[in-house]
Amino acid sequence: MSGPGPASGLAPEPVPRSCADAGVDAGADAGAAAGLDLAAEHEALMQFLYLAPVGLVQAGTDGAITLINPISAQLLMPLSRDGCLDNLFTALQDVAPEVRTLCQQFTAPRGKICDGLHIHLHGGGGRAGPRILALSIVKLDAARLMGVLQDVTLQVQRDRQLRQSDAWLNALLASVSDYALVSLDGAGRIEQWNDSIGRVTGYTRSVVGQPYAVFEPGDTTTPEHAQDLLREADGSGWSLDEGLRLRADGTPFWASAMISPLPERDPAAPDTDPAYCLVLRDITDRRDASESWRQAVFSDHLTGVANRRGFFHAAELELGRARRYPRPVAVALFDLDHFKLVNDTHGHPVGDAVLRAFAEALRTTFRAVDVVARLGGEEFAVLLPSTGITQACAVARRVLAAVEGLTVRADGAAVTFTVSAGVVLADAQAGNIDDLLKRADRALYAAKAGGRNRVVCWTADLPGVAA
Ligand SMILES: Nc1nc2c(ncn2[C@@H]2O[C@H](COP(=O)(O)OP(=O)(O)OP(=O)(O)O)[C@@H](O)[C@H]2O)c(=O)[nH]1
Repeated sequence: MSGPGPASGLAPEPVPRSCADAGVDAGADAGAAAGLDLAAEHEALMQFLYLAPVGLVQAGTDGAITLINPISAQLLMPLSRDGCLDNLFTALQDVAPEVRTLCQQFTAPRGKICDGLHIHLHGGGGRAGPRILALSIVKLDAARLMGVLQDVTLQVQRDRQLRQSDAWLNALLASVSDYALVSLDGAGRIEQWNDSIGRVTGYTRSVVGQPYAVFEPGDTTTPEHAQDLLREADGSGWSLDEGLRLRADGTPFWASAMISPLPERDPAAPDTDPAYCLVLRDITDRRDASESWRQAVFSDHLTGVANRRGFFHAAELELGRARRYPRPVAVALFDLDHFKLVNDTHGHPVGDAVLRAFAEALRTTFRAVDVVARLGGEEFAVLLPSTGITQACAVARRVLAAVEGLTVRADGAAVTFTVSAGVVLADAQAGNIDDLLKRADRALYAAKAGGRNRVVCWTADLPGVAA
């Protein structure tokens, strides 16, 4: 910190008289000690002013500079006409003449005269130098002003860019009609509400804080699957999921959901800071157009459940995920008992009606997230994501119980039937769908051999099991 004058001749300000005189009435020793304390304090203050990361300038009420630190000198010097920096008002007269007036009109004994007044330097600072300064002035007492100066060129530019981005985003949110743009926190919870969410999903602000799976019908997903899509987005930059979604009023729509990770995350708030952007798009129209193709490729023409191709496709996807993010995946294989007898007794059309009734029993017993498929003939398979063996066997038993209470009426016949099932859990030795189906087939064989109408879980010691 230096006193006024040409930049080369800046001198430290002497200790203020009031401070130097402070010990006059006390004893000589006490006076000397107080003087030393004050000198040390003054020195510390000078150090602070010298090192302060902002420009500090002290001036009289007429603008005469009494103290100035190096940053202030650096910021104000380019404004000086004659290379002297002895008066704040004179230095600023070309770029901010109002500063003199503001100070002169401030009649209170002390207080804030201006706060962050932006001073535009009309290119006076050169290409690399500051172009916008922020000036705050405080009146310390009847004789002194203290000014704080900062180069805010970059900050102002960034603020403007932020405002432009905000305006752009708001325009987008206000105009898109079939997209919902949703920001998610690190745990996948909806982080903010906006108009596009309201328009596409009908949800109000009450949706904030809920998992993004709130848009999905309850049994069409699992918490693990929802987390998978976040992890996939982290790993590859985005993840895409197509499926049924529900509006707040319960009406369904077909949606594509793209999740992208946001580049800047606050490591101190990994769960609550915005971490992902979810673009939820209503593609019901497009889905309707592609539905017949999808049906032809992936659905069984007789029962409407997935066909063998659809099952293998879904299974490879799910097993691939389970390898990357370990969690249980089970497969249940069902085969109607003595089905040949049904055909032989009642005819093929009645057999078809039994197959359709069984497919319906599977569909209503399993969750929507499970993949029910007819692999061929009277053999059906179900893939159960995020499901352990005990749970899978329990659901398979529920299917058998449902079938036992079922009578299929067709062509004047009333048919009852039973089913056998083999259930298996994916593990390191059977991590692909072919191996899993082989094991499930062994278990199913054991169920048939054991008397039919039963569920057998695969174990390594099943008869005829070659590991
Ligand atoms: N109605 C009808 N029958 C079919 C269809 N596909 C296969 N089948 C019949 O399913 C029967 C399968 O008989 P099998 O393999 O002997 O088995 P099963 O009689 O159920 O005896 P187990 O499995 O040992 O209990 C055959 O009669 C096939 O013709 C189909 O799409 N419709």
